[in-house]
Amino acid sequence: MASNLTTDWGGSQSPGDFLEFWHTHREVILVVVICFSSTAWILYSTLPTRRVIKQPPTHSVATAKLAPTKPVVLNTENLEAPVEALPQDAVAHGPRRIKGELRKPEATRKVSSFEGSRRTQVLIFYSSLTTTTEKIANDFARNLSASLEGDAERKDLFCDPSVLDLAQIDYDEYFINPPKPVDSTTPVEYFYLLLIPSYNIDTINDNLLEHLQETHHDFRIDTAPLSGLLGYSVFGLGDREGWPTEEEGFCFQAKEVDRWMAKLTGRKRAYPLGMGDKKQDLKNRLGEWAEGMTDVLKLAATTGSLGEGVPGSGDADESDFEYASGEDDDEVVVEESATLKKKKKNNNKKTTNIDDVEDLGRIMKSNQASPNDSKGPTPIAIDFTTYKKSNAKKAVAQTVKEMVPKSSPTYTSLTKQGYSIVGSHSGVKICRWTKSALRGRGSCYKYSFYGIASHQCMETTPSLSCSNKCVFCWRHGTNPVGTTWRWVVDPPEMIFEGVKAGHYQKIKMMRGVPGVRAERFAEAMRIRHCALSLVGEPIFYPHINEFLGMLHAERISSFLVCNAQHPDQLAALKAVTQLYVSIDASNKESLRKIDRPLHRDFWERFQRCLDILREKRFKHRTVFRLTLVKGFNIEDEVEGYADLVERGLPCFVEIKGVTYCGTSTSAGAGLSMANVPFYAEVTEFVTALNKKLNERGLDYGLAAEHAHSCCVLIASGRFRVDGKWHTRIDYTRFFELLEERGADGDWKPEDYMGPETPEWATWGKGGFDPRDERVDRKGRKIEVS
Ligand SMILES: Cc1cc2nc3c(=O)[nH]c(=O)nc-3n(C[C@H](O)[C@H](O)[C@H](O)COP(=O)(O)O)c2cc1C
Ligand code: SF4
Repeated sequence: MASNLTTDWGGSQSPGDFLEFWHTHREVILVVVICFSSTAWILYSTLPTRRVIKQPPTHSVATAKLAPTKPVVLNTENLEAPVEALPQDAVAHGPRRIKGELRKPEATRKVSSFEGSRRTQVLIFYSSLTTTTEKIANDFARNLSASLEGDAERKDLFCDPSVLDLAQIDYDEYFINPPKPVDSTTPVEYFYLLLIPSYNIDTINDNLLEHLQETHHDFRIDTAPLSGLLGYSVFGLGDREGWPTEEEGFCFQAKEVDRWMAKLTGRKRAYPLGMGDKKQDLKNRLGEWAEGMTDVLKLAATTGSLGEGVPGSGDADESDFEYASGEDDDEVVVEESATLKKKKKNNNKKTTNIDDVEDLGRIMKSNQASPNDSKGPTPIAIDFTTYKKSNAKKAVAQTVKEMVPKSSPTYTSLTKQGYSIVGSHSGVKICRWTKSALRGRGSCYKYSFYGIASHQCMETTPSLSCSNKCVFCWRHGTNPVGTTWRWVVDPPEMIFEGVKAGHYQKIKMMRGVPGVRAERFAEAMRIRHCALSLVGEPIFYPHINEFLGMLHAERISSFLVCNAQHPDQLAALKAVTQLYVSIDASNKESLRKIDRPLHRDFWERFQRCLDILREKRFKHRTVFRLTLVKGFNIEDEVEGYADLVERGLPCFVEIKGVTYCGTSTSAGAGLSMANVPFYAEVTEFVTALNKKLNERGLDYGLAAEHAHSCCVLIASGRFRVDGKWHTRIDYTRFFELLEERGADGDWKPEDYMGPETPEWATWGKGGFDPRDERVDRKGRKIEVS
């Protein structure tokens, strides 16, 4: 007889009833069971997890070597249970478990208040086999203590730095979460410094790297569990004798540690990776790194922030524009064909070429057509003073206005593109080459040709306004235009200080960027060159000579580019290191089409400028800058360009292909990728031009090239010594001449001619500095052939 079963689904049931119930409700039961188990698993897996095992060494913090100053006191009670407290088999065989809480990314956490008694604890970690790094770490801590002690304003913000030997500590206590301070009433923020010598044999470094990597990949903890740190920085020691380059292993482990720490801290790199060669430059490199790092440390301790540009405290907003805003200072670009097609369609109805004054009016109207449309084109400021008397009155009334007021769309547009606007009419911006050189990825062609170190170059203009609207200029549509100065004039001192501050601020924003090296970063904090060729026309600024004088007084070289539309200002120009004139076409019609000048007498102005340049050629290093645009100014124009060269007799002719820029905001001038010449086409043109010049008995030759920038340099025979080109500049000599003889002084460009052009930069060699790493636009490495 079947026994009756009492079940909790109610009543007395027989097994038959049970089966029947099961068949009827099994789906529901299964769903309930599945839901229950999933919930239980989720709850289990989100409970605070605990890491309990780790590969050796398993010394507790108590055994760590501490600085000979005051030892760091860490509250080991607050730390998780020691390994011994757990069953032995779990330690030996169980899965790796994680201790510590789940942390939200830094960005989502509330920023702590930095008022009150919060303090910063610097922990200096090191590894060392042959004691060099150990000694450095201890000296470093002593010096840091002394430096903080001597800083009355900040000393209360710091605990004494502590030194920790990576062979003695338990990584779990430092590299999963920041340690917890002893005194919970005084919040402490940790700042990690890691001094890492590289070893291509098994050392404690491998354990550390493995630990950092595992922690990052451990799915049970946040990928950036150290984001609670105030910041970190790594310094590597190596030996170039055995490992000459980074590719061959120089400081490779410091690079790795830096990379993993960036991930674990959510990119809290406070200062770029420093690297020193034990046998050569260790002292200098370490000194630079320590100095810069200490400044950042003090800033971070005072403000609780790593400063602009470092994630968690603001971003370098211009990075989005890295490639959108042209390659270099005076780059010219064409826009993406899709955008272009749209614009072309629109332009069928309203051409933007300025053929006469009516066109100007038409453009004004079209720009004003939809005043409420914020996405519409920026209104173009046009000065009519050279056209109609009645408008002259308007201009007088406008003289007190600012060129780029803060409230203007132009200001918004330029700052969005990464410019810092200084005063009311000047701007500064760091170019992509400056960023590239900071990361050891190559300098612009001006390094190959003239020895300009891109990471020490400031790109600026004291006049954001221009008198042309060149079809290929990526800035037009955003920058103001005019034929005469009719705005408030800012004093040169204010502009000079402002642009330097703006430049340095932008360099500092690169501090946390991967790949930036401490050595170049430190060098970049000393401007050596100034490219006066950003948006606008620098010689338009009424105090340009005073501004140049200020640059030179600080031994900053000046490369000034002008548009050949201001002969009076050009004639009055005092000493510059290198003087450029843009030559965008070889004849009047072509120039009108391509530069779209606002001056009616543009061609006469242009020719006068060439004559002035001819006169100046024994005083300044004069340069013609040609930008080749297929379909606009290449075909059948070789002869015409040769005429211009013959007229101006410049020291150099730089020929550059227009550059493609996928997201340019250029106002739609009917250009597309088809207008971008291939390098082979540029070299073909250059060879033809050089031949023409030689046929006319002019002593010019193909001197240098930078294939990456699609740029070639033709030089006058004046810069050829014993059959070798000397296109580079002796900057020191330039400043000596200036100081000896004044800005009107009597000297020739040959007097500050530099050393021989490096072999790799000469014609036929490509022009890429072999010391740099070559990468494509996405940062992928390219083999140099
Ligand atoms: C066995 C051995 C392997 C090394 N491997 C590298 C290496 O791969 N890359 C490098 O840059 N330096 C390498 N070095 C140089 C050391 O990193 C350098 O001497 C460092 O200053 C040593 O620091 P320490 O005295 O604190 O151990 C190596 C040195 C030794 C003895
Ligand atoms: S000269 Fe200076 S501003 Fe111009 S591209 Fe080179 S680094 Fe940039």
